[in-house]
Amino acid sequence: MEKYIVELEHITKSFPGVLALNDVAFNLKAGEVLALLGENGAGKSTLMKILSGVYEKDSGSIKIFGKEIDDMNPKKAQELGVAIIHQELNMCAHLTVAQNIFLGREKIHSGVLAAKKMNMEAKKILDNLNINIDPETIVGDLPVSKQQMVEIAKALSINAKILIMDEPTSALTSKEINDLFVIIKKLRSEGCGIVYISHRLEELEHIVDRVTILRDGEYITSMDLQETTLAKIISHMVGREIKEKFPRVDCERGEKIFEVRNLNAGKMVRDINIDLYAGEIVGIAGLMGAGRTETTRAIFGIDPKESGEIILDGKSVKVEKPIDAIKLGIVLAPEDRKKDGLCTKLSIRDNISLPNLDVLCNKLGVVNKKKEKDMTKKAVDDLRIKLPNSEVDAGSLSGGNQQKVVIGKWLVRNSRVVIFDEPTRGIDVAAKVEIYNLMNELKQQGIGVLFVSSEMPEVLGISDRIIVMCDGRITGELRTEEATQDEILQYATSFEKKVDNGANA
Ligand SMILES: Nc1ncnc2c1ncn2[C@@H]1O[C@H](COP(=O)(O)OP(=O)(O)OP(=O)(O)O)[C@@H](O)[C@H]1O
Repeated sequence: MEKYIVELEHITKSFPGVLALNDVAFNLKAGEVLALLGENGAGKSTLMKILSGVYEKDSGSIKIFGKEIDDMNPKKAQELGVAIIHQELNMCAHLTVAQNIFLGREKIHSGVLAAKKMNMEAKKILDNLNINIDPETIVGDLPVSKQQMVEIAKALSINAKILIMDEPTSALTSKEINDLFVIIKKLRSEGCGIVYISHRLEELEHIVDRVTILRDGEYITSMDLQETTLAKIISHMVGREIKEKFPRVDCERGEKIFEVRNLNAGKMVRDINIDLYAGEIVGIAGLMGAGRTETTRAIFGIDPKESGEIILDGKSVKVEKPIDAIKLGIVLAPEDRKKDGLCTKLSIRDNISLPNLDVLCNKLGVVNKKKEKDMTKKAVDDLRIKLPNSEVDAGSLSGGNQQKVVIGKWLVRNSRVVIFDEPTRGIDVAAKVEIYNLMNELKQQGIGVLFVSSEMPEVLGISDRIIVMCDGRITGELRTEEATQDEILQYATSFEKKVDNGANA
């Protein structure tokens, strides 16, 4: 019989109005990488939070290394060797790497902090993982990818034998993903059991041994990756087959809607020129740090522009603040939903109505409740946002459903140009298709769609034209039918301006 290091049985957990997990079973072996899969809101994070003591189960049993644990809490989980790296990183940005690694377990010598000792030990752990980070660096100064590595080091410093990673690659570049995979393989060979949660199904074949699938809070199945196919996995996750991963609609290219002329804003937005026509989707590709997000922020008026012009429907317009952009119908769904896209402590209704108060209020500034209710319902229905009711805090939704709220609030107003920055980050395979369909609908309605994405298949699958950025500049522009991944990558790593003349014809 297989020896499991984790055995969860009959786990049930509800939140007000939601049965998040219903009689779920789960197990994990030593030395395996198990992918925990399911659509947004399926219950993956909740199950792993129960295993790591963050949430208390309503009922069911937890066995770790064969021993039943009834009163699991984060401290106990840590003592048992369970470590979790959450979807949204939980580091103290103002502390150093070593201080974060030893947070709550500081080494003390003669009543004072043994900083030197902690730095040395942190260095040893980082070296052991081939992670090149100085333990005295302030965590907030590190890029997200490196912070992720520090989280792993922290997990290992407690001798984790059961390591849970919730969407670890969503903010990493492909090189960093490879580095992470090397670390995961090393941990696996040392006997660590790893639970890997990801919506990037193409990653599975590189590191995963087995998959467990949840749907709507229920256990569906577990199988060895070797014995199944991606199509089967998706149909178990979604409950149906997904025919087209990148649905495309063909539209005639219409009038020029939007122009960005010679835009400069800080170091990462240099001389940007973009044309956007009705009936097309323009993708902005590039590596992490190429200046794509900064460009969208400058266009939307979050960051000040040094020079340049924005032209909407042939007229030069002033966008100095986001409210100017919103009033003109130029809207942005930002990359970091928790920080910039949502008020997590406000209800979904509030989040949707906040940027639309100009439409919802009468002359006296009083919100028309019926209009507000209809608007919320439309956003929830159009995007199939999974929620108990629209009065719950936006922060209580699963990651993917939060992302849908961010997008939904813009789609209920008459926008002229919609800019999406990494719209499908953390979004499940079926919801991705819904978002692509939405972009296609906007395209058919003659609305300009600009979208930044680090996922090459998505850029190639959905855009009509691709702009490539590198080091704050546009280095290439391609028609999608002629573009290849290699070509995009070449532009993404080149510092010379090369524009395909045919693209703007
Ligand atoms: N703290 C909470 N309060 C209320 N409801 C919650 C809370 N945490 C999770 N839920 C609900 O429980 C359900 C399962 O959410 P969970 O985050 O576990 O899903 P998930 O499978 O991890 O999704 P995703 O892939 O989008 O991260 C969802 O309906 C979610 O809204």
